[in-house]
Amino acid sequence: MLYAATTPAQKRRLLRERLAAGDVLQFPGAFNPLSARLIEDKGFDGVYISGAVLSAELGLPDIGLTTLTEVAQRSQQIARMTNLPALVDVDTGFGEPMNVARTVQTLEDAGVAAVHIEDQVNPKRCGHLDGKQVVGADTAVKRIRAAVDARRDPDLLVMARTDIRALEGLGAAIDRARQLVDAGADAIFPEAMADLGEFEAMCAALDVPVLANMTEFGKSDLFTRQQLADAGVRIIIYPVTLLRLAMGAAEAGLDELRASGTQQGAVERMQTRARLYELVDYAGYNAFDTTVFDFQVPGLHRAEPAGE
Ligand SMILES: C[C@](O)(C(=O)O)[C@H](CC(=O)O)C(=O)O
Ligand SMILES: [Mg+2]
Repeated sequence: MLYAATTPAQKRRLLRERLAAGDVLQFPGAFNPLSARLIEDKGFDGVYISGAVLSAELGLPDIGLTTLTEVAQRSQQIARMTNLPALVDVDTGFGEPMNVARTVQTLEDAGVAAVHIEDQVNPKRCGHLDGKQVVGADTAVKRIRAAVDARRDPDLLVMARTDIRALEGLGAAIDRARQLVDAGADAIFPEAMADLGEFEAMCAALDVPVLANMTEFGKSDLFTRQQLADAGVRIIIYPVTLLRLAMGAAEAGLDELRASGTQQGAVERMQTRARLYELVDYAGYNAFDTTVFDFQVPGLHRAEPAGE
């Protein structure tokens, strides 16, 4: 009932333990708290909270317009609904190193397990677009040091993202990643890697977990979990995948409704009422109050409270 039973501290610990064990973790992007429930139900390892998705949901481009307050609120709403660890995209950390420190503490309070902070200049842009710019190593390092020093839970995972590959090549990306690890980063997100060989080289050069961003319509091919695992990658994100799937389905459904005057033909592709109620755990609320769920829904079973 209500929120997930697992505490933020337990989720952070779990993430650390799984990474230490060398597991390869898949984090689809949750576009809302309900989709986080679905990700958990399907057996994934964590949820990703994407800046691109948060902006898009608000009808905005991903150019650093969202605020810390908005990101923290959405992160809390998503993180508390799942037992899985959440990794959140905090872009450039919302300002100077002091702001990065506040960002980390705020996200810690929101209950996330990990944050990633990137080395782009403001205004930032999607890492798979051309025309990006990055800050110098000094500033990038200061951001990570500020983040690491600010966390109060040592298990909060601070991941550094570098966007330098697209500007200066793989060698520069490896150098930058090493500097960020020296500054205290627990993991590295090398953005816009060109191929599997680049992931392999990056993973071989570092002794911290490396993330692969499998965003569609971007600069990296969509490699399988096994291909990335063989290259040494430990966390794979699918940041916008669920939003793109949902919006694709929504658009097709709207076209059909507009053309035929009814949504009847689309009903079989919809999530049923029973499945929705299962995900929001209607039955679980009956343990608290048996009048919450005293109706019949085809395909949904009403759990009788204990003792009846
Ligand atoms: C990972 C990312 O930072 C995000 O906000 O989800 C984006 C994803 C995208 O725009 O496809 C990115 O910069 O890669
Ligand atoms: Mg982003």
